[in-house]
Parts: sequence; C-alpha cells; structure tokens
Amino acid sequence: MTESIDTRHGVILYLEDVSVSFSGYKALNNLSLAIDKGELRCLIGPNGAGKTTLMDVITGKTRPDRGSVFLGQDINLLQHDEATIARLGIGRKFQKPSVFPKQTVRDNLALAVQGNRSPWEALWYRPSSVDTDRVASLLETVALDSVAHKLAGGLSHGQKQWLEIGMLLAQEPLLLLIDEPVAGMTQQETERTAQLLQSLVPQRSVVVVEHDMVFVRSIARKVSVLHEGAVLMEGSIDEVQSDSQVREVYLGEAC
Ligand SMILES: Nc1ncnc2c1ncn2[C@@H]1O[C@H](COP(=O)(O)OP(=O)(O)OP(=O)(O)O)[C@@H](O)[C@H]1O
Repeated sequence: MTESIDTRHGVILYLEDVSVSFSGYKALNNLSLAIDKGELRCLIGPNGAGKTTLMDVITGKTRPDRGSVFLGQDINLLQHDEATIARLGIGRKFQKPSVFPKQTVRDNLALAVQGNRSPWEALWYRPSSVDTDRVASLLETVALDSVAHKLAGGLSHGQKQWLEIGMLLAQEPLLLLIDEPVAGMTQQETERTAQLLQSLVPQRSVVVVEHDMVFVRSIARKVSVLHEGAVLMEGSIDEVQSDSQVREVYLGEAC
C-alpha cells in the first residue's frame, strides 16, 4: 500500500489550516506544517502547545474541525480511520513502551513482522526464511542482537524503547511519529537513541516530539516550534534558540 504514496514533490506530509477545538478551546489553531520526504524533524513547544493533538490528527485519532491533512500529494488522511492510516505507512510510537514482556526480543519482532495476521492464522504461523531475515535485520537496526534471546520484560527502559521502534519498523512505515523517545533514559541510552533515529532517515521520514533540547540539538536539522496550537517558527536549533519570541514562550523553561 505504501508504494502508492506520491512524494514526487518531496513532501511526505502536509497539513494546512488545521484547527481542533475542545469545548471551545483551540488546541490547534490554523496550524500548517509540511514534512519533507526523508527528513528528521523535531517538534518542540511548551506544555499544552498542541503537539500531542497534532500527532492525534495525523494518525486519525482526532478529527479536526477544519483544515486539510495529506499524505504525499493526494492521500487525504481525513478520509481514513486510524487503522487505515497505519496501513498507509504512518507509524506512531507513544512515550511509554509497549512490548510483550513474556516473549523474547526476537519473538516480539517476529510477531510484529507477522503483522496483521488474525489470532487463528498466527497460531499456525511458521516464519518463512524471508521473515527470519527481516527479524535479523531489525535486530541489527535497533542494536539488540546480543539480547535477542532475552525476555522483553527484562530489558532496560532504553532497550524496550528500541525494541518498540524495531516493532514499528517491521510494519515498514514511511513516516514515523515518535513521542519523547529519550524521557527516562540514561545518557548512554540517549546517545544510542540519537544514532538510531538518525539511521532511519532518509529511507523514511521521522517526526520526533521532544522536550530535551540537548537531544534535539544532537539529531535535528530543522525544528518546528509549536505555541498555542500553531507553528510559531521553524529553523535550525541555533535559529530557534536565539529567537526572541521563542525565548519568551519558553520563559521559565529550559531552552
Ligand atoms: N481531549 C481533550 N479535551 C480537552 N482539552 C484537551 C484535550 N486534549 C488536549 N486538550 C487541551 O489542548 C491543549 C493542547 O494539548 P496537547 O496535549 O496537544 O499539548 P502538548 O503540546 O502535547 O502538551 P505536553 O507537552 O504537555 O504533552 C491543552 O491545553 C490541553 O489541555
């Protein structure tokens, strides 16, 4: 299904004038945003700026009151439900990792590779050599080869996050939305996560919501700053950090 996304103009995701209200409060307010094919974009903004609502709109969890949301040139995401949007090639990773704790790392990835099999089909499923190769390749991508035999429940917090990223990659998304990937990680885990996310582009596009500015600096070429439901500014992390409006918005927060 993902092959049919038309990215000839270099854009994988396009939102225009999107507004979402909750009981009259505008969580998104005429927000427009374009993500290029193959880019790694960071979304920052103070609490309540609308970052989660934006992710919810892209993935079909929340319907906007107005505006348009396109995947590539011509797939109108507002016409699709969450499951279809996932199948179209948008993967989302929430902050809290959700892996199958009583399965090994390898089996978690194998289950993800099996994808949309029904429980009945999964029961009779035996991995093909292609699937086995894909699991091996995913283990390598997320650098969990050495713990492939371990139960996922026994992994460190960072390893669980990487495993879940691997499980998302099994679905072969073209666009990944990742919410606060380094929250709660050690310094070393944070550095490995930066390497992992950078390795995902340009074959895929990645949007990372993150509060940790040191981490953002280490991965982002372009940063979008959200404030009061709209994009306040976009630029390099240096441009963003030296912008007086952005500083004002973050007054009292680490920037
Ligand atoms: N379901 C909802 N009902 C009512 N208000 C909501 C709902 N979801 C979000 N909001 C409000 O919309 C605004 C934007 O929230 P959102 O969670 O998108 O911000 P955020 O940038 O993700 O914040 P944070 O960094 O704290 O996660 C907030 O004021 C929030 O209280």
